[in-house]
Amino acid sequence: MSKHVLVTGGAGYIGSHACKALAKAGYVPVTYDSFVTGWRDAVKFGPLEEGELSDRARLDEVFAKWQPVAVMHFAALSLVGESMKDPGKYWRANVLSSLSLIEAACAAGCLNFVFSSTCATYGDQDGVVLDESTRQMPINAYGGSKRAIEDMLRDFGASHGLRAVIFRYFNVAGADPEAEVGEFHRPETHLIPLMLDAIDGRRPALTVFGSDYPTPDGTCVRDYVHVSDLVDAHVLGLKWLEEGKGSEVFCLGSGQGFSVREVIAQSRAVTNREVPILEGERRPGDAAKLVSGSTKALATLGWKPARADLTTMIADAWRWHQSGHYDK
Ligand SMILES: NC(=O)c1ccc[n+]([C@@H]2O[C@H](COP(=O)([O-])OP(=O)(O)OC[C@H]3O[C@@H](n4cnc5c(N)ncnc54)[C@H](O)[C@@H]3O)[C@@H](O)[C@H]2O)c1
Ligand SMILES: O=c1ccn([C@@H]2O[C@H](COP(=O)(O)OP(=O)(O)O[C@H]3O[C@H](CO)[C@@H](O)[C@H](O)[C@H]3O)[C@@H](O)[C@H]2O)c(=O)[nH]1
Repeated sequence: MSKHVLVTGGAGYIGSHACKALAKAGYVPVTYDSFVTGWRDAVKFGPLEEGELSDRARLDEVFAKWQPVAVMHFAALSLVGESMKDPGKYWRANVLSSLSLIEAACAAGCLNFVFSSTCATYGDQDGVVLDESTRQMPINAYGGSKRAIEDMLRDFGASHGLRAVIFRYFNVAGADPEAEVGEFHRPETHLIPLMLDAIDGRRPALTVFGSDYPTPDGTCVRDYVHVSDLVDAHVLGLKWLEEGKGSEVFCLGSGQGFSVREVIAQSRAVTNREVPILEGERRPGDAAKLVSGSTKALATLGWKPARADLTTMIADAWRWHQSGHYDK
C-alpha cells in the first residue's frame, strides 16, 4: 500500500525538492500549499491539495482523504529582513498557522512530524559552536517564530504523543542536479540567486550588505548546504520516526563558513564571468556568522551529503538559472 506524506509548502523551493526525494524513496508526497510564495509547476512528483494552513476545516478534509503516515512542514514565510519590518505577519503566518496544522495532525492521529527550523533561532553568538545544544536567542522575528514552533512541537509531544524531527537548516543553496526544480523566490532576496542574476544581467549589480562585520573580510559568514542533500536528510528523518524512534533536533549544514566575498569569488570561478558589485549598508537582523558545528545528523541518521562543495552548489544553481524554467 502507498505511504502518503503530507508536504506543506511542497510548491516552494525546498518542499519541491523534498517531494522529488520522497517519490524516489517510494512515498507519495501530497503537497499542501496556498501558493503565497510557491509555484504550480513545481508540484510534479505527487498530488496537489491547494489550501491555507490556517484553514482547519480544509486541513481536516485533506488528512481524512490521504491518511498520511507523516507531515513534512516546510510552509512558512522566511525572509529575515521582512520579518524585522513586519513581525506581526511572521507570528501570524508561521506560529498561528503551524498551531492549526499541529492540532489537525494530532486530531487525525498523524503523529510523525518533520519540521523545517533554522539556525536563525540561534541569533548572533560570536565564538560559540552552534549545535543542537546551543541556546536559542533569535535576533529577528523570523527566528523567533521558528523557535516558538519548536516549543509548540515539544508541548504537543508531551500532551498528544506527537514525535517531531526538527531540522535546523543553515543556508540552503543549489538546485536539483537534473534541473527539474530549483530556487525561484519572487521577490528574490537570497545571495546566490541574486548574484547569478547580476552575473547574467537580469539585475544591474549585487549589493554587499555590510563590510564592517567582525569577520576576516568584514562581510557576513554563512554555512551553505545543498538542497538535494538537505532533503535526503528529511527522508532519513522520516524513516527514523517510522521506526518508532523519538523526537530529535538535528542541525543541517556543511560545517564550513564562507563570507559573502568568498561566495562572490567562487561564483566568478564557476561561471567564468564578473559579478558587478555595489557596497551597501548592513541588513537589519543579519548575524555576523552562522556556521554549524554539529555532526549529529551524520552520526545518528547516517546522513551522507553528496554535494557539499560550495562550487557544486553554485554550479547546480547556475544550471537551473540558465534553464528555461527560470524565466517565469
Ligand atoms: N531557504 C533557506 O535557506 C532556509 C533556511 C532555513 C530554513 N528554511 C525553511 O525552509 C522552509 C522552506 O523554505 P523555502 O526557501 O523553500 O521557501 P519557499 O517560499 O520557496 O516555500 C514555502 C512554500 O510554502 C507555501 N506556504 C507558505 N505559507 C503557507 C500557508 N500559510 N499555507 C499554505 N502554504 C503556505 C508557499 O506558497 C511556498 O510554496 C521554510 O519553513 C523556511 O523557513 C529555509
Ligand atoms: O543581496 C544580498 C543578499 C544577501 N546578502 C548577504 O548574504 C548572506 C546570506 O543572505 P541570504 O541568502 O538572504 O540568507 P539569510 O538571510 O542568511 O537567510 C537564509 O538562511 C537562514 C539560515 O541562515 C534561513 O533561516 C533563512 O530562511 C534563509 O533565507 C547574508 O549575510 C546577507 O547579508 C548580501 O550581501 N546581498
